[in-house]
Amino acid sequence: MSAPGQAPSAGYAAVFVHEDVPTAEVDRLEALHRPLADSVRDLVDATIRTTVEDEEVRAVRAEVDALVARLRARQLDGPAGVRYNAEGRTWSWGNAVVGERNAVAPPLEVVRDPDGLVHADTVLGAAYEGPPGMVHGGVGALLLDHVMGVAASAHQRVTLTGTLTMRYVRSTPLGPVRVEARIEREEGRKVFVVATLGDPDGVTVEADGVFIVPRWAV
Ligand SMILES: CCCCCCCC(=O)SCCNC(=O)CCNC(=O)[C@H](O)C(C)(C)COP(=O)(O)OP(=O)(O)OC[C@H]1O[C@@H](n2cnc3c(N)ncnc32)[C@H](O)[C@@H]1OP(=O)(O)O
Repeated sequence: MSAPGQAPSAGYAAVFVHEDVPTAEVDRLEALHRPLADSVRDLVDATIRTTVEDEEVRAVRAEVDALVARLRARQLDGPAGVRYNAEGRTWSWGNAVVGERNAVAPPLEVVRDPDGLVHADTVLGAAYEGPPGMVHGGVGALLLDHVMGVAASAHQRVTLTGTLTMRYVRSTPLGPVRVEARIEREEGRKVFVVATLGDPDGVTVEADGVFIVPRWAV
C-alpha cells in the first residue's frame, strides 16, 4: 500500500475506494479502533485458554453478545475494503494480516528497508496453533504471502499472488517469529519473490512466489 504522501498507482481506482477523509482523521480513527482490536485479540486468547467454571463461561458469553449488539448498531454493509484519500494515504482496516481493526490479524507491522528487504516481527500465540505448540502451516503461509506481496508491490504498484511455494524446513514454535522477503527478479509483469519465516533459532519455512501485476493495473 502507498506510504503517506505518495499517490496510489492508477489501477487502484478500479477496485479501491476513494474516500474524501483527511489523513489526520484517518489517523485519529485508527488510533481509536486499534486498542479495541487489541482487546478483542486478548479476548480470543482468553477464550481459548480459560479454565473458569461453566457458569462463568455462560455469563461472559452473554456479556460478549451484548457488546457485539452495541457495535452492530451502526456498521458497514460488507468488508472494510481498501480505501485511499487525495493525499495518497491508504488504509485496509480489515486486512487479515495487518488490518488495524482486525483482531484476527496477528497483527503484523511490515517494514521496508532502503535495500529492498521487507520484514516483519510478531509474536504468535495460542490462536495460531496447528500442531501442538506450533504455528499452523497455513498461518505461516498467510504471513509469508502478505510480506512477499508487500515486497513485490515496491514502487506503489499493485501485485497479486500468482503462485506461492513453501518448504516447511522444521516446525515453527508459537512465540516470536520473523518474516523476511525480497524481490529476486522481474520478467515483464511477473515479480519473483523469495522469503523466509523463522523463529529466534533461524529459518523454519522457505518460500518463493510469483506475484503478477494484473493486466487491469497496467
Ligand atoms: C501491499 C499489499 C500486499 C498484500 C499481499 C496479499 C497478496 C494476496 O493475497 S493477493 C490475493 C490472492 N491472489 C489472487 O487472488 C490472484 C487471482 N488471480 C488473478 O487475479 C489473475 O489470475 C492474475 C492477476 C494473477 C493474472 O491475471 P492477468 O493479469 O490476466 O495475467 P496474464 O496476462 O494471464 O499473465 C501474465 C503473465 O503472468 C503469468 N501468470 C498468470 N497467472 C499466473 C499464476 N497464477 N502463477 C504464475 N504465473 C502466472 C502468465 O503466464 C503470464 O506470463 P508471461 O508474460 O510470461 O506469458
